[in-house]
Amino acid sequence: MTAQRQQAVSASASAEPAGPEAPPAVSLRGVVKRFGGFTAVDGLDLDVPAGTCLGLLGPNGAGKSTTMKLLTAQAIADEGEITVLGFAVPRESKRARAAMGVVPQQDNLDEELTARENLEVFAHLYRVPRRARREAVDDALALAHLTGRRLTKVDDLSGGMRRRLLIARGLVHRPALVLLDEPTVGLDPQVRAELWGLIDGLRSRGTTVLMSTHYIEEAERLADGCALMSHGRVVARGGPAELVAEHAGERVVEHYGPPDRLEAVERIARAAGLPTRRTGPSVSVLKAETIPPSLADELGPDGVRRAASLEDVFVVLTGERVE
Ligand SMILES: Nc1ncnc2c1ncn2[C@@H]1O[C@H](COP(=O)(O)OP(=O)(O)OP(=O)(O)O)[C@@H](O)[C@H]1O
Repeated sequence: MTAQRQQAVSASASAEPAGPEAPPAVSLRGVVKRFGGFTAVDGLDLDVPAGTCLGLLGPNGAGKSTTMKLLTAQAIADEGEITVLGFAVPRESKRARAAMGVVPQQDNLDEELTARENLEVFAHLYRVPRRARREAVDDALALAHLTGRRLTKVDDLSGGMRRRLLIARGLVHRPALVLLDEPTVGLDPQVRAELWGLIDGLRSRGTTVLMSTHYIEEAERLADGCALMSHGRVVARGGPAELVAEHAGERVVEHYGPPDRLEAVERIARAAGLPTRRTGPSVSVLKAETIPPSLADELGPDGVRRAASLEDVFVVLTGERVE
């Protein structure tokens, strides 16, 4: 293991947050992935600093899952360079995979086995030494709040418990890096909140987390940093609050009315250099705190004020919507 690799692995595995000088846990440079004539990942540059949670945020089809698959070498890039925990992928993907945990979007637990047995199988596959296996499995069960259900067959677990077990399975070998592909997709709000608690707990253990999601709220709550992805590229990168401040400002004013009124609002705002977005029957004017009084008069008094959000940023930068 090179010194850089050693640093990447141990920085993410340690309880202390990694310093800015630590090498990134994941690095992609100019990565391209094509399926036939279609380019799913289009020159992607992305770093995930060790010890942080990065949210890869984008609508369906943005290329998030393909990016995850490139990191595990389930898909092979046509161009570019990928490093995971200091290992070059796909060349050293076997070693990279052994050091990371992968939590897939689809539940592929063994339903005939108990929660505990599912984890034991993976502890074995991940080559956790025999003498350390029991403790590793117990730890993963505790982290996922499943100790009391360890002897329950997967078939008899609730949907939320199965999801927690799936995450626990990806953690059983105490990886320095965990890839979570849409961890809460399709789950009800209560189960989602439970999982958020679990994912948040990973960060306090110093684990690096790369999480794809199309839920804005998920990224806002969990991620230290967000990469907004659209059509296979990262279009903006930063902390959720930073991105909102930079691209949408503090406040937004929503104007409702007939189409010609909305067009007039857009025209006036854009002439003044203010970003706008359409939402069904309204036009939102972003960075509203910078609107001078004369322009506010021109826009009219009918606007509804609200705080700017990451969703505003996404729509303004990509023209697409996420939930
Ligand atoms: N094996 C494949 N063959 C052909 N096209 C593919 C393949 N895998 C993905 N794609 C296409 O690549 C694009 C990006 O897909 P990807 O699954 O990475 O998006 P995503 O951002 O993860 O969205 P979702 O949340 O829907 O999974 C989509 O248009 C998809 O149809």
